[in-house]
Amino acid sequence: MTSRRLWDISQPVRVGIPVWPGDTAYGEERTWAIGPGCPVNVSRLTLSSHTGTHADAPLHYDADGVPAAGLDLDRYIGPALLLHIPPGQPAVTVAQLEGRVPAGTVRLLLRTYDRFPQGGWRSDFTAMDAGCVDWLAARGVQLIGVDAPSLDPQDSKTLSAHHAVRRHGMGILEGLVLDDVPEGTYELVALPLKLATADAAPVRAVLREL
Ligand SMILES: Nc1ccccc1C(=O)C[C@H](N)C(=O)O
Ligand SMILES: [Zn+2]
Ligand SMILES: [Zn+2]
Repeated sequence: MTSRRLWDISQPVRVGIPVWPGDTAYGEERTWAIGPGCPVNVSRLTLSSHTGTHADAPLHYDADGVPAAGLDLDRYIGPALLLHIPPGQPAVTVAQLEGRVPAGTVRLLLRTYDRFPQGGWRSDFTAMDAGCVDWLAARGVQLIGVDAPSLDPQDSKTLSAHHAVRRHGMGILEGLVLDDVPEGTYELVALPLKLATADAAPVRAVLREL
């Protein structure tokens, strides 16, 4: 039985992982260490809810929104279409998607980096126009996944793309690493941690050939 190829599209969460300016740096502290009288290593992890590859919950952009534990898991498992967007654009536009998103596409992943900036924070990431979110919702898309750290520009005060997602009740994955994955349709698995009251949650995201 031939095994279907699996792509790990998650950032390695490590000390020094680039985070949103001003956000919590990732930290790891050994609270128990293997040694005489201690059979285990245990760590204390310090991280932002938006560290690395993660799922936003509506609570992130809506004070009355559901937290991570309330996310509909169906959104994060199932067929997903991956499209490549030419790098260096300020925002993804409908023109770049027209004719490329078959009606009934439920999960859409967009690669906007040529190479994911693992080495340091980049504020010039490709965001998404709110009109693009509306257009995708009209085609039946229920989950938008991006390699960028946000759907809105870093200096956005309106979060227009996030609020378009809210209006349409869509899901969001951010911080995906899509560098080596060809365009196409895959099985996505990217389940958010069941954080009871948090506004986002880390995911281990993978794509598997169908
Ligand atoms: N840490 C932050 C602090 C303030 C404002 C945004 C962030 C973000 O991380 C962006 C987030 N990933 C987003 O969902 O757009
Ligand atoms: Zn986020
Ligand atoms: Zn977001």
